[in-house]
Amino acid sequence: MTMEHSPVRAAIGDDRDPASSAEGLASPSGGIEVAGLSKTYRRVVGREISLTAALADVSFSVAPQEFVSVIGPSGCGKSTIMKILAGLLDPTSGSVKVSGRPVEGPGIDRGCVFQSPGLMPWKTVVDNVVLALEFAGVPKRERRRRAKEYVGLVGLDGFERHHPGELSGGMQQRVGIARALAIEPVVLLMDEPFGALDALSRTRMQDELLRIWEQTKKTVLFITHSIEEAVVLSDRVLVMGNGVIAADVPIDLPRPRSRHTLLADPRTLELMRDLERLIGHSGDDRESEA
Ligand SMILES: Nc1ncnc2c1ncn2[C@@H]1O[C@H](COP(=O)(O)OP(=O)(O)OP(=O)(O)O)[C@@H](O)[C@H]1O
Repeated sequence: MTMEHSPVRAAIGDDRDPASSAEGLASPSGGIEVAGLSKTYRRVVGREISLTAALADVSFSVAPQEFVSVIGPSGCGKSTIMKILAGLLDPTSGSVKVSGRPVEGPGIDRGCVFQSPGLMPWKTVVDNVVLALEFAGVPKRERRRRAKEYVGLVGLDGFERHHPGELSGGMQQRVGIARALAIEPVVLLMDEPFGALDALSRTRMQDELLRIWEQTKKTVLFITHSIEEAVVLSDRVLVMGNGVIAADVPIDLPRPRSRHTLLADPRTLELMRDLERLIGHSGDDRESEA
């Protein structure tokens, strides 16, 4: 890994960081601010209009380099927040800012990782990442080198020329993470990235993400249905229910972390029990997978 393109350097705001513009400097690079956010979906069904209030006056902030998870029952509005932050969906009211700038559409200051990595099956691992760099406007001469660097960071050295169909689900998700990191965003938005993985791959990926986060120190907003996953990974957990934030729980566990050590710590179990209780009281009786 070259110093010139080290992810660590990118995370602290180097000259390629789009949030380092004069306007961006007004607020710390990578901070997220969500204020009074509401979203009502409107669907026309025949002659009827159906309205679903997915978010109702949601406010929270995420500090630069903080890892915050959002947990809550199915349908409580988690993905809606993520889509608005990614610039893929307009809110009904309220504001979202990243690095002090209003989100007005997708941008290379935010890297997104979803449950399905959506890789191009006919392209190799490296070429999938190169494609994202091309869309992000990275100069051609730099794309391949940077793609290889991030494929290495997620532990896929030696698999650069494989096609997605030749990889396990966990390895494909690593490519998705490499692709999001390679554009060197200040913020990572992760919507149930490990939701489709088997239990063993999921726990491995949690350890990998802990390692990658320690190395890159991105601001991360992470959606999960798993209480254990939220506690192991996060600095703070937001508990959602019925379109509102019902609780904001600091995770006071030491870093650097490993799952193995954390799960032997009584404080981890205490936090998991607290979250379970809070989710139970979060005002939504729809079934939770947590
Ligand atoms: N495009 C849409 N049109 C109409 N209603 C929608 C749309 N997208 C989501 N909704 C509704 O908005 C509410 C919140 O959905 P959202 O996907 O944000 O929840 P979620 O907490 O992410 O759920 P899950 O955990 O199951 O992914 C749900 O009632 C859902 O049915």
